[in-house]
Amino acid sequence: MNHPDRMRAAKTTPQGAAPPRALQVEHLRKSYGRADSAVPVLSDVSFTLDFGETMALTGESGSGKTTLLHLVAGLDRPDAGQIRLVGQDITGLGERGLARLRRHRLALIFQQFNLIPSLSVADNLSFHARLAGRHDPAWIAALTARLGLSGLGARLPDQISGGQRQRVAIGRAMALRPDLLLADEPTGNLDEDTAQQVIAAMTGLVAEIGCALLLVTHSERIAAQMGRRLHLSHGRVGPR
Ligand SMILES: Nc1ncnc2c1ncn2[C@@H]1O[C@H](COP(=O)(O)OP(=O)(O)OP(=O)(O)O)[C@@H](O)[C@H]1O
Repeated sequence: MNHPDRMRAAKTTPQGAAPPRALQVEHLRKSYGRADSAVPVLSDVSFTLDFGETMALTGESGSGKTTLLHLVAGLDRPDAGQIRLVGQDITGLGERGLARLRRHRLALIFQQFNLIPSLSVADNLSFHARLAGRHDPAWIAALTARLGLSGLGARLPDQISGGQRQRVAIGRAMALRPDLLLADEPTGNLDEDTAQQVIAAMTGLVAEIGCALLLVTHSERIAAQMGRRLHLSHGRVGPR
């Protein structure tokens, strides 16, 4: 949903009914392994995220941050609980429904950038939008300029810096104007200054598009720049 669509959706919501949240997670549970030897990772996790909000997901190594992100992205399935994306419960969707959702509503950014090595910067930027049938050349051009990637379009990913690679990944994600952006340690491979530039680019675009951002980080400095924080501890949302 783009910004004007969201405004329309809010206006057409029946009087008195609250417009849907970007993300609503209720009583989520997830264990790994077989029933007799299952290791619980998430015991009872609930939270909401509104459009335009940014949230840091923190917690010790192994506390379940990536697990939670993958559940929200529909890349894995919970044992119990609900995940509503713009009001739609995704936990009951089949593979095709989940793939459609990932293509149209969600965007993911990873620590390892995950660009396609054989494609140019320009083709990487437009790749997901083309797949989704939502290629908008004017928006891609604006993103390219905003992300400081002008003049790099013909290069391959291994011909640009790590910070530039992550900015390509941000552009590729934002080309879709997602409702929810999920980022797993997006600056984990970058030095502090470059990390700051990447975070500034990401949060600027999140504010412009009006989507929600859930960002896994080990960095206190970056967590402090998000509007809210969700700290995972012993399978639950807990105090730091
Ligand atoms: N596919 C899997 N099979 C079995 N156990 C798993 C699987 N994936 C994750 N785990 C376990 O679940 C727990 C949570 O892992 P997860 O990757 O979500 O943690 P994390 O908070 O993201 O950690 P880190 O900060 O180190 O990246 C860990 O104990 C991990 O070993």
